[in-house]
Amino acid sequence: MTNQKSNRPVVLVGCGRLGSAILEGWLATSTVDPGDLIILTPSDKPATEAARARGARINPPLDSLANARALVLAVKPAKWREAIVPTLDPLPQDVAVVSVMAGVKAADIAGIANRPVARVMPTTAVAQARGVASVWSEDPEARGLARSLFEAIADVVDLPDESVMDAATATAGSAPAFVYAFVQALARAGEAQGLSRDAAERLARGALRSAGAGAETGAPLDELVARIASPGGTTRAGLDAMEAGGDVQRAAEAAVNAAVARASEISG
Ligand SMILES: NC(=O)C1=CN([C@@H]2O[C@H](COP(=O)(O)OP(=O)(O)OC[C@H]3O[C@@H](n4cnc5c(N)ncnc54)[C@H](OP(=O)(O)O)[C@@H]3O)[C@@H](O)[C@H]2O)C=CC1
Ligand SMILES: O=C(O)[C@@H]1CCC=N1
Repeated sequence: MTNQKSNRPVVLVGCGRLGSAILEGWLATSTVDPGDLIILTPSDKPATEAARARGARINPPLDSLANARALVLAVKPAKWREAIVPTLDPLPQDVAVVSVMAGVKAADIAGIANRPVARVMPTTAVAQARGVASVWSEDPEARGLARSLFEAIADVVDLPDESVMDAATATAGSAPAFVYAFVQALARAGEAQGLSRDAAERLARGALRSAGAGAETGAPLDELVARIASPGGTTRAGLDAMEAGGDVQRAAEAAVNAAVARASEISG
């Protein structure tokens, strides 16, 4: 649902790494009309300046929130209470609170906000309208609104239950960093085989880009692997070595399990 001229503002609270990425994605895709955007941020950022230039309101008087349809909470989990409390008096009762925070439970937010809450877990590639975003809410309207804010900038994955949001956070929200770490390890291994550092990093980065292009075709992951791994060839030899002893699977499980465990600590 793009180019919404609803005249009911969308409020973005927090414009750091993820908030700026969401804002850039919205502006690029006209998901929210800039005139309908209100951004609450302690400090100006390049993305807030770009939004201001297109008509968004940055830190206006809080009574401007009186007709808001959504409040997107993009602050650190430790900051959300102090960020949301000043907005509650002016916000209308039917506003949906859309949290993109890792770990923080919808019931905790609803307990303070006393409004419908949706949870969304995006990746920062929403800035390029190429993210992925898990969405959950027990309120169908809030879920629909959350979907409408992310579907132009991300592949939206509806979750059946909030209990799997931490797993989604680990498998997508955090996972680009896990993939970068693996690509960095590949570059180091190439360097150890005689490439210069610069060449190894360019080649590994190019491999990541190539893998991303394949993933974007939507072909199944097994098929993408098979397209590259000629029988008896170099790739098959590398895959066999990676799979021997289950080290890659163990590393992925260690990363996902630790991220899930951290999310439940944040929620506590
Ligand atoms: N980064 C990522 O890839 C992802 C992050 N998330 C989630 O997004 C949330 C934000 O993370 P991230 O963007 O990385 O963190 P950042 O620290 O980059 O951004 C948080 C922003 O919140 C702002 N802020 C602090 N207090 C307030 C307040 N009272 N009102 C308004 N804004 C405030 C800060 O402003 P200032 O800069 O002026 O201090 C800062 O820019 C987290 O909850 C995280 O779990 C989810 C998925 C992916
Ligand atoms: O590291 C974090 O806590 C956040 C949540 C997912 C990605 N970044």
